Amino acid sequence: MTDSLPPAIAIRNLTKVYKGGKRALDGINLSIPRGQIYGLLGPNGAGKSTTINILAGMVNKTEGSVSIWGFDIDVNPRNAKNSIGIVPQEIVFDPFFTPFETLENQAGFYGVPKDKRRSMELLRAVHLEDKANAYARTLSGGMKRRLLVAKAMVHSPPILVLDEPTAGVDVQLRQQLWEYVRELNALGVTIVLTTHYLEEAEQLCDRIGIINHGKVITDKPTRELLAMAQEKVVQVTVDRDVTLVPDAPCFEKIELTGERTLTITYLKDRANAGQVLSAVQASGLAIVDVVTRDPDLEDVFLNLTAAA
Ligand SMILES: Nc1ncnc2c1ncn2[C@@H]1O[C@H](COP(=O)(O)OP(=O)(O)OP(=O)(O)O)[C@@H](O)[C@H]1O
Repeated sequence: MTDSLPPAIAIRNLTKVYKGGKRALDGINLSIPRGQIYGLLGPNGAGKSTTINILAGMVNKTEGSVSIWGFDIDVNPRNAKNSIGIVPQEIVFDPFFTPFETLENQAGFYGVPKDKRRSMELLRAVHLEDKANAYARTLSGGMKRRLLVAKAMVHSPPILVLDEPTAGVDVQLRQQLWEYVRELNALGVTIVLTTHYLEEAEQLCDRIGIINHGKVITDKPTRELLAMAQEKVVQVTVDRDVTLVPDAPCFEKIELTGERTLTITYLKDRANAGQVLSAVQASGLAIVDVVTRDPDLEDVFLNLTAAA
């Protein structure tokens, strides 16, 4: 259906060299599909904020091209800007405006006519309607962050970008924020987010790009990325204290993690849980309990970023 349309965001050969010579982005290529929740991940200093700040028009690129909703940021900067809402990492507000005024001012800045503004609706969506007329400086950190999300949506952009939106926000508010992000996505808004919470990215994102040292090291649907994880772990409780840790060719690693508990790692393309358990039994131990753990995004992330 959307195949003939350009991607929500197309980044080609994007390079950023800061003054002083730091090469923060080194020729990245990314195509972020319309309608998805896309996670941009990477260790500290990888270049995530630089990428987002270029999308936001806050940092100038050195080389390469960027299109937002089909608009090249050099050729059509105004349309590109109108197609995207950005929630920055830093919380910056004029503390003397109320949340309602903050949204009205932002709508004015984007030229949204008075009868098309939806400041109260947005405040309701981020659970801040009772703070509509409080001073922004009296809001808690989590409330300010939610106000930033509402502020990014005043011009109803088809793409919402959130840079570390849940840093410093407690679990309950994080869940509320993600709920709102999911609602927006269900209404057709393409979401791009960076986060350090890999578990959240795993649950929330349809697709994940990982950057490291200014280069894209992977860009895949989340389920494909998870399938890349080779290591599986099985924890076996046996019927007596282990004096000699068994060994077998199908074990990648075996550790004694309790007097009667063995934690065994195996590679899923070389062995299966049945072989691992048989090898334990063959060593003369009887198994009384088994717990398996599936690899998660954290395993994949650590493997990929450690290699670079
Ligand atoms: N204004 C700047 N001037 C010089 N170097 C910069 C500037 N901003 C960022 N850098 C450097 O560019 C690199 C990429 O930084 P960036 O903030 O994009 O990383 P990040 O992936 O967002 O990291 P984090 O997860 O810590 O926010 C880092 O080495 C950083 O020190």
